[in-house]
Amino acid sequence: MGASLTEVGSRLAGLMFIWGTIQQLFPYTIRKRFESLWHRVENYFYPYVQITIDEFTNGKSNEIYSQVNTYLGTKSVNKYAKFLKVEKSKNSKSFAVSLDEGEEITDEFQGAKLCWRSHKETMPDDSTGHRSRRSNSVPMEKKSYTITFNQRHREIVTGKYLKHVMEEGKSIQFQNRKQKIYSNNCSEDWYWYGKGMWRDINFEHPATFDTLAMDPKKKEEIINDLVAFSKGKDYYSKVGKAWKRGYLLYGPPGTGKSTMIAAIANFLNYDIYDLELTSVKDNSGLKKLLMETTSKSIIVIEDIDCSIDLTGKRKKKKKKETTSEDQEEDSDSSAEKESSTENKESGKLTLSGLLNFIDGIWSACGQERVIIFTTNHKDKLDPALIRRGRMDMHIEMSYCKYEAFKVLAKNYLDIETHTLFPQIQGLLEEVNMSPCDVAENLMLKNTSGGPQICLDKLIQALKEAKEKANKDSKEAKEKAKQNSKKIKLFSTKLVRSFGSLQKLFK
Ligand SMILES: Nc1ncnc2c1ncn2[C@@H]1O[C@H](COP(=O)(O)OP(=O)(O)OP(=O)(O)O)[C@@H](O)[C@H]1O
Repeated sequence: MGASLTEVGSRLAGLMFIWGTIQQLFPYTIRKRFESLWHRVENYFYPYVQITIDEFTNGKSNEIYSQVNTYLGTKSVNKYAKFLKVEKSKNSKSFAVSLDEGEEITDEFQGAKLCWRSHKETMPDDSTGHRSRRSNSVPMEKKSYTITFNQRHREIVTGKYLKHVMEEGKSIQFQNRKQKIYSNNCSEDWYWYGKGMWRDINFEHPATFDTLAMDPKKKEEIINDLVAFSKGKDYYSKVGKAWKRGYLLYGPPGTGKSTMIAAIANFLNYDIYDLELTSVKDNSGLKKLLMETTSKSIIVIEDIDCSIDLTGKRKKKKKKETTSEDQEEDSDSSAEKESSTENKESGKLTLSGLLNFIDGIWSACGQERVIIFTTNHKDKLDPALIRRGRMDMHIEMSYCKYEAFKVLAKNYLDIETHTLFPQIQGLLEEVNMSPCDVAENLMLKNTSGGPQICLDKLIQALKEAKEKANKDSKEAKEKAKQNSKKIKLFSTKLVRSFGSLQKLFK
């Protein structure tokens, strides 16, 4: 294609010379006729259109260039281009392949053939002999891509193809970027240096849904829900809802709530914003934090029942102010009103502020966002905070059952079956042990021992837990027996003294 373009170029140069002569010799009307004829001739010899995409425009890096670069990287690998460059940026988890200078690559889209070419131009020296340089951040080399195509495909290219290239490039860049975890628990210096309200580090948690030990049906339900959410752009816009979803993870300590968050983040390839409510001064601080979060992210509030007292005040007030049970149930609107009064009074973080954070008008400042609360005590939370629509899915993380144990055995011991499994299954039906404790017993501390030692250790731990549970329940029963005896004795005494009082007054 390059050779034929050179030939066409020299023919065009000849034609241009003729055109220049015509322009000088002939009057306007004749020139007009020649002009239309010229365009036809031009199109006949060179029916191509060229678009240039520069790396920098007006001194700023051009986002489209970088997306094109990424897109062509995938094409060049597929089409075996000869001269490629490999780069790795700080925020990318994999290498990026791109075309070297002067390399060409062809692409096809909806029947249109396109030729991409990479260019590099060194900026000319200025009069003082120094190389021109617009700013420190702009390199002295000017890089660009040109795309050449037949003009009959102009509409396809400008209307659809370039959009397709940018979307593909953006999506590949998103997949390749390093995930981050952000925390709002920053030192004063951090704010002082204007680094924003969130501090980030790379997120490299290995948890996935494959390694998460839980009931397989429940796991599948969660995965399906996440898939539907991530593909739900059109659906959310059709029903007029902000594109976000809330998950409440509840259950005893060590049942995998934090592990589940990591698995969700890895599944969706989202960043995590770990929101520490105790570091938030007031409602407006919470709003600012929200505004600094990006789309495609998970906002997490762990142990929400312990974070701040968002419930106590309101419940006490409600008891004073309301009498009927129905009113007690109707928590939402009154909670917001009461908490907003509280807010005006004290300028603190309130339940109302948090509710606004989750689904107020400002919560729509980013797209594709997941909000997760975790708690060990679901019953302690204000119903308004976790009602469906705010926390769309309530996920119970429970004690380790046999199916979950099998996942842990595969993770930790690399076994899918063993003669000791039935015994363990029986014990797990009788004993409540968290996946965390089960996992601890399955850790191969001495590699020469093999799985048998770990499984024996687990059986021993389960037996001990069973014994303890039996002992505890016996003690509890005994206590209850004693209590009921005491109550009986007290009530007979009360009846007797009531009888003697009656006699006395008679
Ligand atoms: N369901 C699970 N699947 C796989 N590993 C688990 C699971 N639950 C717990 N673990 C293991 O136990 C450790 C502690 O679990 P995790 O921190 O996720 O529990 P948690 O429910 O968040 O606890 P807490 O309520 O105390 O914060 C994890 O590092 C993980 O290795």
